Amino acid sequence: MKINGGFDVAGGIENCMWLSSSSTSSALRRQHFLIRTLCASSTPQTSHNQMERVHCASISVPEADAEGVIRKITPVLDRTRHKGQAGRIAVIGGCREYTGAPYFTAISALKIGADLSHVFCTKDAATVIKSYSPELIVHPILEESYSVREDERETVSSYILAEVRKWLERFDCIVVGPGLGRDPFLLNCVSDIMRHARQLSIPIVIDADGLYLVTNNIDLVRGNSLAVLTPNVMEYKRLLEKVLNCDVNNDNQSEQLRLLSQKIGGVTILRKGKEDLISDAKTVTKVSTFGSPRRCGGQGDILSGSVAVFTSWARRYVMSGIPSSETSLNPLILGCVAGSVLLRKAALRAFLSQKRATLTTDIMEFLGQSLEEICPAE
Ligand SMILES: NC(=O)C1=CN([C@@H]2O[C@H](COP(=O)(O)OP(=O)(O)OC[C@H]3O[C@@H](n4cnc5c(N)ncnc54)[C@H](OP(=O)(O)O)[C@@H]3O)[C@@H](O)[C@H]2O)[C@@H](O)CC1
Ligand SMILES: Nc1ncnc2c1ncn2[C@@H]1O[C@H](COP(=O)(O)OP(=O)(O)OP(=O)(O)O)[C@@H](O)[C@H]1O
Ligand SMILES: [Mg+2]
Repeated sequence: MKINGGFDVAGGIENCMWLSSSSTSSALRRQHFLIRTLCASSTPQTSHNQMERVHCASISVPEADAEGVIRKITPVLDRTRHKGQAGRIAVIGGCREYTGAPYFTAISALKIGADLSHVFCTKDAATVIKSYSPELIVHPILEESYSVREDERETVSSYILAEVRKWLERFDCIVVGPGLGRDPFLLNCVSDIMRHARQLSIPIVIDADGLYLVTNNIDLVRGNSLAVLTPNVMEYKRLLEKVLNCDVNNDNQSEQLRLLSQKIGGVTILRKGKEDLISDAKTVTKVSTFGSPRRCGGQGDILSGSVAVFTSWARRYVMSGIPSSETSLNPLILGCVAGSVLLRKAALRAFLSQKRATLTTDIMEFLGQSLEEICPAE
């Protein structure tokens, strides 16, 4: 049974551990019944009915119990664990223009609790990224067209793939796109890396220029149940145009998101915005915890690193003999929900401290404290 065509009640709300406790109450089910009735009786002709439909579109998406998810999936700091067990993340991104974005993604992964964070970037970007932080393992191996002669391209591209392959299977999740740029030769090499990661069943978060790549070649992710797309407003618009051949429908955002995911074979999509909407074609959920009114660049980069770490933790949680009622949970949705709320909480803390001067680096500094507040280390 679907509410407003957007959320499967039988398979979603009643089995769904990530919903807030109030969402599971019979009162809420009654409310949803009323909403369905309202939606069924509304017609698009009158402005009054249009208002009802807008109301339906936003109220029918259940808010995730995102903090509850974080508490469930975050591993305890067990003294017997060895380096790497809390997560090895890799970022494929960083070129001449953009060095901040891959840094934000990779360092956020460490600040949340991953043990190792790698960056695969172009040679020009590598020294700069290394100089931001000694914590990151930086591989200067990607090449842009300007640095490779036409007759060398095939050899260079095989070399790049071989170098990345040496590492790939060690990663719990890779993030493709932050600061990657849009050079055609570089994007071809990254397509090969993505295909290889898929063969190895490595979860992959696709953001920024990775979304540009995927939007122009949907088959790179179609049907990949281990892929998460994290589009911002413009990236989402481009995806919709390409895949569903339509514009954003503000009257029924959740159903449109669900359809988009379905058309790409159930790939998980986190649509960023005032509210983050998350869907894997079966369910739609949202995170709308208040974050920061500052819209400084780089917050999406923190989010992709954060989703990568939480997704790898959620996969372990889901695979580790949890109660059978929870085994149907999609760990990628859990990862998105957790990443979204943590970024928002950190952004709020940073804003309260820095106000108009808030920068992405300030938000990053509050990731640890915000996680501690939800899920204390000891
Ligand atoms: N410090 C660094 O190194 C950082 C580097 N970054 C890297 O930059 C690369 C390109 O990524 P991107 O996000 O700038 O590209 P894209 O999707 O084309 O958007 C560009 C245009 O979209 C629009 N627009 C955006 N939001 C909108 C909204 N809410 N509502 C309406 N419009 C909106 C807006 O258009 P405008 O307002 O200018 O007309 C904007 O100019 C990528 O590699 C990324 O990782 C970033 O991560 C930041 C930190
Ligand atoms: N209008 C908004 N109000 C509140 N939070 C927002 C708003 N827009 C985006 N966010 C939050 O900020 C985070 C980053 O989203 P944003 O749309 O800025 O990504 P982005 O454009 O990819 O960022 P980046 O500059 O890193 O590329 C998301 O988690 C989202 O929840
Ligand atoms: Mg972005």
